[in-house]
Amino acid sequence: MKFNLQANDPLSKARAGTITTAHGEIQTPIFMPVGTAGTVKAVHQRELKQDIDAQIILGNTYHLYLRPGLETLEQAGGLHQFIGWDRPILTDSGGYQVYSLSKVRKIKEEGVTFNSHIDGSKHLFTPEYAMDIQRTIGADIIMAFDECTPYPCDYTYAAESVKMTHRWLKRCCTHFDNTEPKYGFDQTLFPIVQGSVYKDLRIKSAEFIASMGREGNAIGGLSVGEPAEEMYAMTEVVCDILPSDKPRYLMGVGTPVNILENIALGVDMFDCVMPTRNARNGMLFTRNGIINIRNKKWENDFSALDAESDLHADQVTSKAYLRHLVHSKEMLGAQIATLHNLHFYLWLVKQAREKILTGEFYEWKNKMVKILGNKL
Ligand SMILES: CO[C@@H]1O[C@H](CNc2nc3cc4c(=O)[nH]c(N)nc4cc3[nH]2)[C@@H](O)[C@H]1O
Repeated sequence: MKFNLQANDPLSKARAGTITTAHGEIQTPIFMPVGTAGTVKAVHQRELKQDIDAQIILGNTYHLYLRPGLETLEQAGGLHQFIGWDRPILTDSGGYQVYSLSKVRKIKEEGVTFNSHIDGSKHLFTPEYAMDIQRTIGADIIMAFDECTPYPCDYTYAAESVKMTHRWLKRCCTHFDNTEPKYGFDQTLFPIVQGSVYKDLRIKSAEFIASMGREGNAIGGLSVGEPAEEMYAMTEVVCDILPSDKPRYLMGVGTPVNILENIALGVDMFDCVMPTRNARNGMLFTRNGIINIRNKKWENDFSALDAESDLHADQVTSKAYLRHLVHSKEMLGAQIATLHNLHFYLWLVKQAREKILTGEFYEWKNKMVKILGNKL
């Protein structure tokens, strides 16, 4: 994997670059639609490529391991082949999902034992096994097996957890570097900075992660319920330590405003379930603010979702029609709302990239941040 920087914003730490992977290029800053179990819910691969120009999507080790399972994925020739997506894929390592999804789990030095949220079966994820699973899935970028510390958590717990995440990281790197890709194309391992909301722990973790010299670095343990100001403070501390010639990926972030503020702090890659999950509930992100399409005020508003958008669905779908679809829990409602939100998120990061290239990002960002949170 290669990363080359094209521009740094003069008034912030925002930067524009290009990541080159075995499955193509990624222009940063970038948003990565979440496709947990091999599908970005309610959106077809063709739409992802042609309608919203998604450059990279996410898959998830925990979900894909449980269903469809490693045997099917291996026989398919990996996740790209299985789902028919020939652009880059990034997979999260499972640590977070075990902590957020499975009821019963035990974290020990060896790894994490958990019961499947699907059928209750018992499993053990170790750092080594998380690498093997991601080799079998075949994502271009894979994540280290870490512990995403819950929020809030006390300093002692966070300090111990960071040390274990660092020990697990060494095991991930050793195992990953001693195994080969399964499908003939290179994969890249990103380590993950932890440290909860404690500045000294974040500094220690960022310095250790940077010392590993990997091709990209991630920031974890955020977007777990902490106030936005805490998120920004930790991101700033970590971005100032992580090497500037490697992509920085802030996991699980966030709202449109979170994304713009973190781009200004030096983050290049984002993923979040909000545009997809909240779409299914009728929450639409737009360039003028947020629409709750279920609100009665849209019942007889026959204006287009967004007449200025280059997304066909935005031009031909009225607010009243989408309200009817979402209100009646019609599948088409989820499809149009999801496509709209993902198109908006990708439009937003593409605008940010263009403004960084022309040196106008800082002013544009401050203007947008005032608008994007408005309730319409
Ligand atoms: C804002 O949306 C809510 O918040 C969640 C996203 N927030 C989030 N923080 C994360 C942290 C980590 C981490 O430290 N390590 C690894 N390996 N993966 C991670 C994945 C993460 N996702 C959504 O699920 C949603 O509930």
